[in-house]
Amino acid sequence: MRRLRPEGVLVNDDYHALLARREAMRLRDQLLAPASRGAAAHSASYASPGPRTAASAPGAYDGAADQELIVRNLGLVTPFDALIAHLYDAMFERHPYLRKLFPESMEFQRAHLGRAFWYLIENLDRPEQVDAFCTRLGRDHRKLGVLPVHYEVFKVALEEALQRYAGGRLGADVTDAWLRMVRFAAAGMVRGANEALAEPAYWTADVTRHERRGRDVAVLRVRPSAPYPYRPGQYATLQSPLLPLTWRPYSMAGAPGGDGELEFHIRRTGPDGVSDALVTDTGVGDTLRLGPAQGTTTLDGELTRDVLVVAGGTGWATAKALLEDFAARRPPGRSAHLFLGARSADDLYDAPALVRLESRCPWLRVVRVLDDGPGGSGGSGGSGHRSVVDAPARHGDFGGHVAYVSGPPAMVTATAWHLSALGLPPDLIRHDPVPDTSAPVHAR
Ligand SMILES: NC(=O)C1=CN([C@@H]2O[C@H](COP(=O)(O)OP(=O)(O)OC[C@H]3O[C@@H](n4cnc5c(N)ncnc54)[C@H](O)[C@@H]3O)[C@@H](O)[C@H]2O)C=CC1
Repeated sequence: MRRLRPEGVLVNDDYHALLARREAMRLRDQLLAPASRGAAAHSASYASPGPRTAASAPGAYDGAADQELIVRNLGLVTPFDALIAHLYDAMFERHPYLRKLFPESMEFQRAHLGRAFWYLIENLDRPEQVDAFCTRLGRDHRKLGVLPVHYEVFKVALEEALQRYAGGRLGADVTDAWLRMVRFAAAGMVRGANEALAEPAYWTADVTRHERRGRDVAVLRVRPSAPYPYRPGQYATLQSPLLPLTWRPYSMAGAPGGDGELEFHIRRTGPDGVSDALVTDTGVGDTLRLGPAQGTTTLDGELTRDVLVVAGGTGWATAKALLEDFAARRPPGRSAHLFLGARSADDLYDAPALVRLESRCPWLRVVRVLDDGPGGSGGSGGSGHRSVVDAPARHGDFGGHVAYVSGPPAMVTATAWHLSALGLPPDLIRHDPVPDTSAPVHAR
């Protein structure tokens, strides 16, 4: 690696971070001591690792009531950009050392938090679902060095931001609903973190292969320092030492193999991001960090149907994992269809692997859809309608299939729409959450 920056100094050498850690342990001990539960009842739900407290149990939380209050007053706090800017300002004013736990640019973090707020608000009437989401998030946040005390800090900062931003216009009942929502989410996150204590907060992984495939794409293989459990179709966040504190998600391209190595497909979408560092400035022997596997877009429980996979660009990574898994566990008689979209034939960057899969899987039908092919969406005179998103409609009847979609967010959304129009029910159209902004999920 060439542009290496020191990274240990960011947290380990920070005296205040050390103090915060000790403070967190003190707070945690205090919260876990039975005598203090009453006194700290309102924070207890952040830290309690064992059985759920009444405050944190999904069944005990009237999320629908809070949802109604929050939604009715959303106009006062949306768009969230200003609220979130105030929130981080308030947090860093009170606790300057926390700034060092975040990357230099807060842009991605702010967008991420905005999406999290939207998710919570939209799903608050289904506390079980929110709780499951938050426990997964809490497990993942261990890699960032997030401690239980930080959730309390976050809640205080949110309260201050709501006050600064919406001030007198926001009733106390609405502010309380926001705080209850965040407290409920934090309780799930702390539980998720505690339940994951037996696994590493993150894995280190040595790059064993780095192949440039065309101008912007690289295929990487990495060997994690400890066994890395995942299910095909899941993704992991990666961190390059060139950009400490910045993590970006990529799918594991392939089912877990005997050698324990993982494959990632990375497209560089612009300068200076994680993808740029991984494509341009990373080589064999470099060490990356890997967050725990995430995502629920897997084949589990879906082996009773034929499978339809629609993938675009490096979304092929997810498709490859799902199809390898299907090949390994396919019940007799079941088949799969893959529609793979690319800008041009040169952008089919993993063509030999696809040909190998095709030749050993007679039950797999593959349709390649090129933007610059005949009638393609990018071809001369292309009107945008002959692309991978509506290719299934042109190739048969996929009723009764379970569909998996991966690729650029706009492609995923459009494909899901076309599949619905073909009559596939929503629960049989599977994909990772698509951000409601123009920022890609697997961003720079
Ligand atoms: N690297 C990874 O492991 C994974 C990446 N992804 C996502 O896949 C995307 C891949 O991007 P690229 O390889 O650059 O894809 P790309 O820009 O090369 O496009 C690939 C295909 O998607 C179609 N497409 C692109 N934009 C579209 C739109 N607005 N509407 C309809 N169809 C559209 C194109 O026609 C093409 O067939 C990224 O956004 C990434 O977030 C998804 C899963 C895994």
